[in-house]
Amino acid sequence: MLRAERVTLGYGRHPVVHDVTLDITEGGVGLIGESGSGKTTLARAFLGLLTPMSGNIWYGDQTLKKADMRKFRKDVQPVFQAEALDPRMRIGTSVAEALPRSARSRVKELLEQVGLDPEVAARRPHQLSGGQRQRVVIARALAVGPRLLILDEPTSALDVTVQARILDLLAALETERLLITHNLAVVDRLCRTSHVLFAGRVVESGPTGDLLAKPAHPYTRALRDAVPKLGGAPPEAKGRTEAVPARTGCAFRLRCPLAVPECEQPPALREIGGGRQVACHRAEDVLAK
Ligand SMILES: Nc1ncnc2c1ncn2[C@@H]1O[C@H](COP(=O)(O)OP(=O)(O)OP(=O)(O)O)[C@@H](O)[C@H]1O
Repeated sequence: MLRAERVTLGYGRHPVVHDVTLDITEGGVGLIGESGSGKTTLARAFLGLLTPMSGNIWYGDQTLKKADMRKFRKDVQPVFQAEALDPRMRIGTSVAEALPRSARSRVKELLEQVGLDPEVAARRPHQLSGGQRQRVVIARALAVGPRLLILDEPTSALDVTVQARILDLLAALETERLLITHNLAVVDRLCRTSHVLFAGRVVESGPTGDLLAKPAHPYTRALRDAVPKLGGAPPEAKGRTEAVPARTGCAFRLRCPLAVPECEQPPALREIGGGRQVACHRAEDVLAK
């Protein structure tokens, strides 16, 4: 339904996302990457909130520039962080506001759909737990019956058990999703396909399970290996984790334990079979490890 085609995005004249091509396919799509890698910027472009410096966002067979934005806003809804709820507004009013005028009686039904007792409608956000507030935000996004939800770190502010219940709720929805996170367990649960961003470029894409089980890019591997395991030794930081992205060649090379002189040339994103793509000269060596 949505596709970024060779999209470069930035603020002012400064590009922060470079030449990204990415389809929102069925079964959930994850965008993974560290802080500042450009995930939110890309999500804003998919929501039509940021115009590409070059390239296009396609909505069906039309670019967003030419699309019927009323229809688009009904089809594609963001799920913001729970902090975005108006603190003065009662929950019921907040959800009703997101519904079309003719459907305002559906507040109770929507609250139930996201697993909330309709009685919370009378409360204000501070009288709810973090998990309940996140459910309200999801109810608001579902109000117009969207086909796609764009979720930016929907569970990062929640503790693990509450997080798991919100993930269950999202997994049970029929709505498609683009999910932005630095949490690999979240994409593993909710996204059939994932894209790893580093310094504003896609460095690896593919089926989430395969990509996490056998990363082909050293950055994906570093992300995966940085997840602490219960009862295991604390993860070791490999390479120079503090180094800023290189401005020439492969952006990851200053942090990469496998970097060779060839990495001074920028690697192209290439197919490696199994629906996977990677931008790394050493991908075969990474896979062989
Ligand atoms: N409004 C803005 N004006 C100027 N630069 C911005 C703006 N918003 C983001 N940036 C810059 O764009 C780059 C990408 O930011 P973005 O928020 O997309 O990253 P992110 O991967 O979503 O990070 P995080 O996980 O911390 O939210 C960063 O270098 C950031 O400083």
